[in-house]
Amino acid sequence: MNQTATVEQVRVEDLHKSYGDNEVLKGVSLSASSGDVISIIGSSGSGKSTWLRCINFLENPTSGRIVVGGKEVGLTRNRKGDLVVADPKQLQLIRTRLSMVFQHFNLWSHMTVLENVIEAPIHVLGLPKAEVLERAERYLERVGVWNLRNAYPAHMSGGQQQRVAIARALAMEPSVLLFDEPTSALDPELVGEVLKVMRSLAEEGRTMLVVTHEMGFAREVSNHVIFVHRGRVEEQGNPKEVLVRPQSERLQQFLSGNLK
Ligand SMILES: Nc1ncnc2c1ncn2[C@@H]1O[C@H](COP(=O)(O)OP(=O)(O)OP(=O)(O)O)[C@@H](O)[C@H]1O
Repeated sequence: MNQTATVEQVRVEDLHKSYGDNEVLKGVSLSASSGDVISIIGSSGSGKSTWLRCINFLENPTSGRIVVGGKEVGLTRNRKGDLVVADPKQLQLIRTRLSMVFQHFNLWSHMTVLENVIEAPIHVLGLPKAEVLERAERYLERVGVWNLRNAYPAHMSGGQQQRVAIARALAMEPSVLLFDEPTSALDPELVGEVLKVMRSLAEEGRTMLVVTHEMGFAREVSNHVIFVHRGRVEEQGNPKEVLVRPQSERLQQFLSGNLK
């Protein structure tokens, strides 16, 4: 992966996740160091989003280990038998370090853009409002929606809303940005503006895990691609190799649009 990156930000080992009898993840692993941009690709229903959501415990894994910022997450079992973070303070730290951008933006509709961005740094991180406002304006400018800071989400395009959601994630100053199919809910003409922001974040060395159907992004921007099939990592590696000369038949089928 990234030659200059030696600090591991997050590691997942042998992660399993079942919903009842449906085993959605069957032992998946990854490691991301500073500056890595990892794209997770695969057919619909292969377990990509579940994997991402297990990494910051929006979903509770059934088994496996997760190491965040060099510290193994202490886990305990809940009544359903899934693993949950034992210490609420560690869960909060994980959510701070791993900030997620969702497919459907998930902005608070009753808040302005600026209010959306400052909410978590003030109430979760407990930072002073003046500092957070300065931070929020900087990141809104960074993603090109500073002029919309007093607007409400309903009055904005999907591309603008997603860029606000990216600014909101950046305002937590996380060590890793998690993107869960960030362009899938957008009209085709709006996809480019969000990909452009993501590309520039990658270029400035941010660590990113990206579940995506955008093969151009996976090929050109990421330094590692993971192909998931039915809850297993089928093939992974350098995007130029994995996407241009796929070894497995399933990945070849997926890339040619023929994988069922
Ligand atoms: N909360 C849930 N309860 C039960 N089953 C779930 C839940 N979330 C996901 N699943 C199932 O897990 C499987 C994997 O879903 P997941 O959303 O992770 O796939 P995906 O690869 O991200 O697909 P897509 O590209 O369509 O988003 C699917 O069969 C889905 O129905």
